[in-house]
Amino acid sequence: MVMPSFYPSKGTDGPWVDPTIGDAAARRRFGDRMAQVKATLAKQLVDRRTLAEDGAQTHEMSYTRYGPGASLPRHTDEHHGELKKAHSVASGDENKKRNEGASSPSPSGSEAPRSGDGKTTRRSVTWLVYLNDNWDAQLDGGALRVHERAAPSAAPVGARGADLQIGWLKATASEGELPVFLDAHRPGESGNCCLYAAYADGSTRDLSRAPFTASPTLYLAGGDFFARRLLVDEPRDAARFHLIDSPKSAVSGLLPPTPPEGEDGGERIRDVPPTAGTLVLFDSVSVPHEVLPTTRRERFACSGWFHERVLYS
Ligand SMILES: O=C(O)CCC(=O)C(=O)O
Ligand SMILES: [Fe+2]
Repeated sequence: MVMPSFYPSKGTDGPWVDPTIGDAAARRRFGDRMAQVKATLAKQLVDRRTLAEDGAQTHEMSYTRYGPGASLPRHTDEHHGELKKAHSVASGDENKKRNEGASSPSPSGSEAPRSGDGKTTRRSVTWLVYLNDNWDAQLDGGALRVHERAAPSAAPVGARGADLQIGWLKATASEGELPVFLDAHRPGESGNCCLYAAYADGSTRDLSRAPFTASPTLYLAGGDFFARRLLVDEPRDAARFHLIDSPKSAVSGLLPPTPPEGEDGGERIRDVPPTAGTLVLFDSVSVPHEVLPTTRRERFACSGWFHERVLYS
């Protein structure tokens, strides 16, 4: 009973598709509902051209369980292919670091088809449906902490065709906060990468004077400090620039922890208790998030990712 859009995250037929486990009919109804959500988003979101496709590798779905004490560090669920090429951690593998107590495999560290590694789709929209009755946000911990931008974006976020977002230009007195995308197909003498900011009217402005080689500057831990110096040419832009999420490396742990308002002070935290019946949806590229430690109970969720075709492979 495999939905056309479903493929198992771990390459095995788990409870979602094994009719002998639990209430298979209920799972099928749930899967159909989530497929409807995907179809609705495909119509309503801006420039998500291939989200409507319902073929193989277009919808991941799994169960997750966190035991008491488990947590998941800050991460984003999808990254630019250029970031993944040379850096396994930047590919989402930081999710494998889910802390003590979780017994189920991390969906984000799964065998899911990933862009940048020869796969045909990428995560576009992350969804979560929580399953915990009578969850007490104060006593039970385990909130999903979403690191939103405090200011609304002046232009659509996450992806512009083949180019995925990697950062932000903070708002000024005259200009709203702008998403920054990486174009990895710019012909140039010394590289193929160019950063640009996108505006509400669809226009763009380059932040790099000439195309550069992505490696190793994009993978350097040190976050905004290095990114501002190495990636953005104009000092006025550099002062405004902020990476969505710092690259992780061997030295990340030695750097000061990110404050709640983010490295650039431009973030706002939203804590969502994992209460049964709650549906959470967010862009897989542009929204850093984490799971705060659970205290005393097991935490169960259905999680999934609606995929879009990789346009830049
Ligand atoms: O369970 C949650 O609330 C979020 C899990 C998550 O972020 C992930 O698995 O990538
Ligand atoms: Fe995640």
